Amino acid sequence: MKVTVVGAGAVGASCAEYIAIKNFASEVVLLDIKEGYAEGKAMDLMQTASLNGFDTKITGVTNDYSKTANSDICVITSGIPRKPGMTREELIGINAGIVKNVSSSLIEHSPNTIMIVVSNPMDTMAYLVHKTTNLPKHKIIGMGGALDSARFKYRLAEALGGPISDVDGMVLGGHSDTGMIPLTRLATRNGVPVSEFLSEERLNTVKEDTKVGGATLTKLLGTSAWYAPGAAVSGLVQAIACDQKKMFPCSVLLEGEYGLNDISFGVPVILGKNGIEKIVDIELNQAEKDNMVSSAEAVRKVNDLLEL
Ligand SMILES: NC(=O)C1=CN([C@@H]2O[C@H](COP(=O)(O)OP(=O)(O)OC[C@H]3O[C@@H](n4cnc5c(N)ncnc54)[C@H](O)[C@@H]3O)[C@@H](O)[C@H]2O)C=CC1
Ligand SMILES: O=C([O-])CC(=O)C(=O)O
Repeated sequence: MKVTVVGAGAVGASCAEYIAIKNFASEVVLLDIKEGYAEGKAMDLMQTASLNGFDTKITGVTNDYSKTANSDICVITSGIPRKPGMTREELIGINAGIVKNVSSSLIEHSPNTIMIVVSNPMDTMAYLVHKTTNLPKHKIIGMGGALDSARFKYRLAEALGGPISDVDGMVLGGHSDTGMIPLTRLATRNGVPVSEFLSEERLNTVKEDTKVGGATLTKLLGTSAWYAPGAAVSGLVQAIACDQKKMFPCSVLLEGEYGLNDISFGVPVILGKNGIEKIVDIELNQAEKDNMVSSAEAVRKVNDLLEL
């Protein structure tokens, strides 16, 4: 199993580290445009191998796509992150060009790859890859909902005063400060609806804290987060590499599911060796459906800015 991660910055390196620590991939190639940077990150990470007990071979390359040839999975994290006060959508001007070039270079050397898009604004970047490459739709996966759901569970556990392992829940919709839809109605603590434990008001606070999860960290860190994003990507990579058939919310091309068409948007999917093996069309209530529609409208407005 060969995995390429483009962008050896904060998220790319964290993702490579978690993939290696989980020890399921034979090879991870880190690629960056900055001279020597990916080589340095790869060497530093390889020097953790004996300490962390992994056998994954991590190599770094400066913009040499021939070294990424025949990757089973490619992850795109290249591009700029936001600064405090910015939205993810403001990154489109620079990141669209980067994602377009990187995805076509990757496919040139790995025509059968499964691609995971991380760069922001992520739903629009995933849509761009659909529109500008010939990869089939089940092989283009935007990572956002897995991270947002992890943040949702963190906030739920905080409100419940219990361990995160007690909690389950999902966030659908666009990966943006206003577009995320944390499904509080379906969230549970060991199978019991969280509404049995938390007031509507407290659940609303959980919801709002979840939606601004990325912005909150960006304000604290001066740039956006990387540990949970890297871990979330590694979870998707592992589900595909190990054919786990696990369910994650991911941004995928919709063709009628949830009443939406021609948009890459966050919905639950089953991930396995073929990439997206199934889009899970769950029954939502009217308020949730309305939120899906307005979140999708906001993503479409950003998609309209793409020069396709
Ligand atoms: N979808 C999600 O849930 C998340 C998305 N992100 C996004 O991921 C992206 C990366 O974030 P960070 O790693 O924090 O940024 P970073 O600045 O630490 O790393 C980005 C790396 O991309 C490299 N790069 C730029 N242009 C390139 C090109 N053409 N080819 C190869 N490498 C190139 C840069 O040299 C840099 O090392 C941002 O757009 C950020 O908004 C971050 C966290 C979560
Ligand atoms: O907040 C950001 O800009 C980065 C990101 O997508 C996240 O951490 O959710």
